Amino acid sequence: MKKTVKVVAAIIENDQNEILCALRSPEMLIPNQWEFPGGKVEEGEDLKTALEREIKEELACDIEAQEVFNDHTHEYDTFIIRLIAMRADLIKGQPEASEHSKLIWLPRENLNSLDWAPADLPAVDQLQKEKVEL
Ligand SMILES: Nc1nc2c([nH]c(=O)n2[C@H]2C[C@H](O)[C@@H](COP(=O)(O)OP(=O)(O)OP(=O)(O)O)O2)c(=O)[nH]1
Repeated sequence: MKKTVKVVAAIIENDQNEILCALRSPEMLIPNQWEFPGGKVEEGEDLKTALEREIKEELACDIEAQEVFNDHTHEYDTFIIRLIAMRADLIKGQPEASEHSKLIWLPRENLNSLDWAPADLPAVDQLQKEKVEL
């Protein structure tokens, strides 16, 4: 039976209504594909704590996790992922890539120009359909 992993990922928006996108490095699982930064929820950990911890570890900045934006389960060849995308506000510092190959801020209408990890596509679609509040 395939293992299911529970992963939280951050939808972080800047003042120009751009969304933070992260490119997985060649060394990571699901290499060279774009994702929303985050990682696995540990046993007994709540979603908000997990996301704030992962972003601090990976991007060396502080966020405050907000509500769940999209919750989607996707079956890869070797495992099943439950990807929970949460909105998050940057509260201290600026994201800096350490494990990722690249970080970029993209307007939501351009999000589909990237090669996303398949599990992320529903969240990407939902973001593209969303109206920007100016
Ligand atoms: N973080 C994140 N992972 C994603 C996304 N989409 C997607 O399929 N994944 C997959 C890739 C990985 O197999 C898994 C999360 O792994 P990870 O490497 O980011 O998590 P982690 O830091 O907790 O991993 P680890 O070093 O403890 O193994 O979920 C996404 O948008 N964000």
